Amino acid sequence: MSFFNLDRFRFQRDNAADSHCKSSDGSNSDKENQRAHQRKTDGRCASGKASRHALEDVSTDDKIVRTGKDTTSVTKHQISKDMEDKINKLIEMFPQKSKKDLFEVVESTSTLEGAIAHCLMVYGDDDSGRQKGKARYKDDNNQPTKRRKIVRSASESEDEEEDSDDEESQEPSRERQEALLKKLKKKLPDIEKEVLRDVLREHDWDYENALGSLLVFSSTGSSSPEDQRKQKSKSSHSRGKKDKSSQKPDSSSSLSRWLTAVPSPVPKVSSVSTPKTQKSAVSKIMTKNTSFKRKRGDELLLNYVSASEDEEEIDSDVESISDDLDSEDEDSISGNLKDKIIQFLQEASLDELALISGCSIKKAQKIISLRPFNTWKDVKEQFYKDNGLSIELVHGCKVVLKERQVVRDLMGRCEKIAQKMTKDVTQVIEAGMGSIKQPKVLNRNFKLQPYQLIGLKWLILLHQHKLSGILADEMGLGKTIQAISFLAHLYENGIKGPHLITVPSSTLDNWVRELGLWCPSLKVLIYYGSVEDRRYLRQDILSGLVEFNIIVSTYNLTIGNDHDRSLFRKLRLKYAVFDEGHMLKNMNSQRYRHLMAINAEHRLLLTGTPLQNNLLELMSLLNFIMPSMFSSSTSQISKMFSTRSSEEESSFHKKRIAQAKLIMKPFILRRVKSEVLKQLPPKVESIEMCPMSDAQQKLYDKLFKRLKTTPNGDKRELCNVMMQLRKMANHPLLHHQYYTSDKLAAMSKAMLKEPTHFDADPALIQEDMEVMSDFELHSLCKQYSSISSFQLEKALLLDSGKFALLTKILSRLKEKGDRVVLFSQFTMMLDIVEFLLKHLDHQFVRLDGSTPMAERIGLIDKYNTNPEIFVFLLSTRAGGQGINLASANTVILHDIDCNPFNDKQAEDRCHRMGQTRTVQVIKLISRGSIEACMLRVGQEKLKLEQDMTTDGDEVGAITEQMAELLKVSLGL
Ligand SMILES: Nc1ncnc2c1ncn2[C@@H]1O[C@H](COP(=O)(O)OP(=O)(O)OP(=O)(O)O)[C@@H](O)[C@H]1O
Repeated sequence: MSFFNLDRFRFQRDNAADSHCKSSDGSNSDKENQRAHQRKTDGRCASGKASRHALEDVSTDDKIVRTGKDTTSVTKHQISKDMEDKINKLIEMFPQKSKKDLFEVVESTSTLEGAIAHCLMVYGDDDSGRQKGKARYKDDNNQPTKRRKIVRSASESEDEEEDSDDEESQEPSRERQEALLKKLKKKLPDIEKEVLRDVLREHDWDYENALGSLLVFSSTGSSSPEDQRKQKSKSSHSRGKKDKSSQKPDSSSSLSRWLTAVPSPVPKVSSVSTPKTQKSAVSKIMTKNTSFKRKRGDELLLNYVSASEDEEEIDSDVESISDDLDSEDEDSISGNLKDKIIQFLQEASLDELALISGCSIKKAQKIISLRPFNTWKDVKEQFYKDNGLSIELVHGCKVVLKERQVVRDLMGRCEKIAQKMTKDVTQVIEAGMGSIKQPKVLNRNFKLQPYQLIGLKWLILLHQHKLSGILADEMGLGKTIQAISFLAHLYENGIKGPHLITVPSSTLDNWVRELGLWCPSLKVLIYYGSVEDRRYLRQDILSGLVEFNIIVSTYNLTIGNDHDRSLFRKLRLKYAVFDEGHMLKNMNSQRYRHLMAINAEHRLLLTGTPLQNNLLELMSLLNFIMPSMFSSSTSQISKMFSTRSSEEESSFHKKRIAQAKLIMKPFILRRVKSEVLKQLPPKVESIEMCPMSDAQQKLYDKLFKRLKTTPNGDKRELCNVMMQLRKMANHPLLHHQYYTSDKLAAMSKAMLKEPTHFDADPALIQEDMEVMSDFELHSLCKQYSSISSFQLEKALLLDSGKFALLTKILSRLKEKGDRVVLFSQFTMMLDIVEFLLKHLDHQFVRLDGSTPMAERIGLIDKYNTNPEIFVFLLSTRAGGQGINLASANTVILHDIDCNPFNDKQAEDRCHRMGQTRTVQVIKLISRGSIEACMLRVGQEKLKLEQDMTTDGDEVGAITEQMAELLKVSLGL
């Protein structure tokens, strides 16, 4: 039991809150279940039974037959062709499920996408870790059979939804955070609290996920021991190579080029020249094509091109491989496959050979040294010889060849789509820009920019081809407005909804306002509120009492609890739009799985930073929007795109980039400001290296010395070290040193004078105080009169190198009439900055994860409209994305993020449409500190466009590299 029931300190109510949550949740669930069940039984029983019966009649084979003849027989049994196609596709993807089950899924969802998403949610699959969902859900309408978590995650916690307002980080209330932290700290007492906080935050405050991640922290996250072993050997290899090669920038992967430029040739792909007339941004994305060798040149159906159709298209030699690939017996490998293997062993690069399971770089080098392999006999002799190679590796080649084939299949399908889209775009361009009209239903006072009209047209084309997409324009180019215009276009054309727009909570009000301003005809329903409010809302929605075209909700509440999730599975949505769609970059996250299950015909992702880290993340986004296209290939894609190249600028690496470009080309539209918003003033970045204050430097050195001698090497410990150094580099009061044990003993005794603590045990009070930082203790002293004399002196509060510089910078900026947005990673740091601003008499407002939703837009408006307010203080997590602060022209990053893309998002709150002045970005870095290392790593990341984040273990990956760096800088 802790003794300070204060907002910012220790907490007492976690157990009580949990038990309350459980009981109220349980009883509500039961009632809701009964009603849902009743509705389901009433509404669907008759037709469901008839259709099920029909299916049982017709499908006794493994698959429902596809031929025209059989289709007739199916039609006779009243299953539509559409339904049959969907079921067949599902059978391909989920062969372990009975047709009956799959039929029910198809029947309860409106689209193939929805059905696949549902299946992925309910059944998972065997290769991407999604089977985690398996045990959790019974079916679409029934309640989950899963156990209730002991500590409920923020996204599941109904009681805290009103408080948990930081969707982008899914942050629950401060109290809840502390309770989760405390619990995690108990499990992992050696890890620094701030590290645990970061890990929890990265896992959306999901205790179990965070714990899991921490426990496997030093592993790669691979599912099988084999994978882990392989990954280990790869990472150790790449570490070995890091200094020489892997950290060098790879120009071919620059983000904007990656998204817009022409793919370089890939194997078995031949280039087709681009029509010279196509010069617009859209054509840049979609025109230049490559095409597979074709056996027949006829245009195939654009949508849902089946694998069997593709197989006809792909070279027969490649085609024939797949049958043989399943054979484990070397003697049974067909001649054709043997030829392929020989060719692979003969021609593959080091990286490609390293893709073979069990093939280390050393072995790959050995294979290369044993070349040439001309005959199967050569292979057998060399692989049996005492060369450290085994015939297992030859079998491994089969798997690699099969994986390549899957990726080629996919590329082939994407290629066809891209060709079709290109044709349409060409027509639009030939007809001239004037042919693209802004929807009449849009507010006539507003005019879309030309590039926005192109974006609108692109969305319309996707829609016409029944495709989903990612609008990835750079931050501030008006993705919101383009999405609204598109929904307005649909409205005008009779598609009036229902649509769902899911957004981070900090942008909810902005969306509602923009919808009202730009298209007042669209009826908007805000799905937000307490558990009780949402229950009424659900009832109204489901019973048709409320009229709407669009529901706007937040990431937390769309999938907040079983009832919310059930609502969005039941609603047959036309479009589901996801703002800040990069939040879906991790296909193994719970959020991803839940949102996948939303029943929408089309999905549209909006993101300014679609490719923050690696190709795999992008594949995650693509899989989200087009599961029918990608979900059967995710494991192969993952493998193809997650391995790092050991040879910089290798042809293998370039090939992969080219392949990824080809795959994503039809589904992503990205324009950058420098291309389309030429009148926007520039953004100028400066890095201010701040010397630490004398006292701070001494403390930092002392800490550094102590940490250096701590016996470690363990990554987890190194992360602790990093966090401790970061805190000291920012402000000494983030640590605990001025409040000595003697002082705390005296304070604990004094606390007994407080009516709230008169019967407490001072030893326990002191125990609680021991884990607080100096600033927390100082704030405590301000709170309780009995210990107010223990408050720290002003000089100590102001004593940091960054504050000294900040004081000067702020006064200079104020004089010039500039306005400032200041970001920090640490909310406690913001508390101390607040103190500085008050001391300097600067007016400010503040927004962080604990700012109530209802107050956010008001704060933003207040700042944007009142020039007297000099500074806007924001936490990078809560205020870093989605909001418009173009009235400020200076961004100060008090402390930088581990992921530079988060900083980029933050900078662009000011650098966006509407900005009239040059935007100055100032990064404060404590000289000679760990922050300088972070900056270096961040710059590498931006250059490489590929950071250490891997799917499922972002924090682990980031910290891994940081830890490496730190190790070097500590001389360990
Ligand atoms: N055609 C237009 N006319 C007037 N204002 C516009 C237009 N397009 C966009 N804006 C304004 O520009 C600002 C940025 O637009 P918006 O928020 O849609 O950008 P975004 O691309 O979604 O940014 P982010 O990625 O940061 O969320 C908004 O204030 C918006 O109202």
